Amino acid sequence: MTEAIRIRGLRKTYGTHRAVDDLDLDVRAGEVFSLLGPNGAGKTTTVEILEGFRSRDAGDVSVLGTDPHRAPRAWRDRIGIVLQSTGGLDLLTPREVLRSAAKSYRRPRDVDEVLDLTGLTAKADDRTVGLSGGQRRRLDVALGIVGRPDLLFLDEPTTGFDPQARRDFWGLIRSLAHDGTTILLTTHYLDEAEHLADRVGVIAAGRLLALDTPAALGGRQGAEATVSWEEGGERRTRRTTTPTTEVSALAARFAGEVPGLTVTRPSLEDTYLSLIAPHVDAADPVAATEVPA
Ligand SMILES: Nc1ncnc2c1ncn2[C@@H]1O[C@H](COP(=O)(O)OP(=O)(O)OP(=O)(O)O)[C@@H](O)[C@H]1O
Repeated sequence: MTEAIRIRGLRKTYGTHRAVDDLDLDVRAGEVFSLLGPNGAGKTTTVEILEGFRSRDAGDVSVLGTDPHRAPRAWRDRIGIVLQSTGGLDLLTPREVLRSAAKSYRRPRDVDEVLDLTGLTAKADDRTVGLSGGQRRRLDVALGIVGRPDLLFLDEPTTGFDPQARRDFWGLIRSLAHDGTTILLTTHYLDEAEHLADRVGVIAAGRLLALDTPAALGGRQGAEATVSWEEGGERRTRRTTTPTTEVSALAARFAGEVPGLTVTRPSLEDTYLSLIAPHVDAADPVAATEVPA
């Protein structure tokens, strides 16, 4: 099987509002796939349908070869889920929480290994009520991976993480992916998608707008670059589709180093924002992207 997830013609309507509108999407086995989209785009609805938690109105969905709506217990064993937040475990320690969760899987990871992977070893025997927001989030992630899933759903996993914790988490995701885990990541952090994802899909109003590698999304590779340098006491810039030619000409003109030379292409965030712009409610521009916590 080359696809871990296969979606064809998926539709979900709440009342008169079509949250997912004829969506086709494949996630390949072993890849890290990031689903991007503004608030209300239909990401959570789609992911919850894939997880078997929400019904659909139409369409075919296969997750690890099974329709999640009719999936047996053994299928759930192969799925790991990190929801936006979990709670209610305040009086237990992370070690107790993980030991108890591990019991419900057939081939769980060793709890000490999970504590180590998620950077929780030092807090393993403290009550979770005393954990910081970022440490609680790590426990959510630990719960998602303790069952050694073949497919891991991560919903905004690094919200509340400090920069070092995010880097550590990215390392963890890469090592899980390296070991063959397929990962479906929803995030509002474009740098996170750029660092982690093999491919990204952008959805808005329940429809797929673009699907590609982060480097190539929305024609980024062929997009105009901005070449900028210092000359005559001021900053000069030129936009061009042939930056190498431009830089060669500058290097020849300056006979060597070009002062303050930079070459920039549109960032993933620039590309994403221009893709979703037509779909964002003009009255609510903030909905286009979440402000990092
Ligand atoms: N249970 C529900 N009942 C009614 N409408 C819903 C329900 N769940 C979601 N919606 C609506 O469906 C649309 C898609 O919501 P969804 O939560 O899937 O978006 P999202 O892309 O995950 O957004 P966010 O980035 O804000 O988490 C939104 O307009 C939302 O208001």
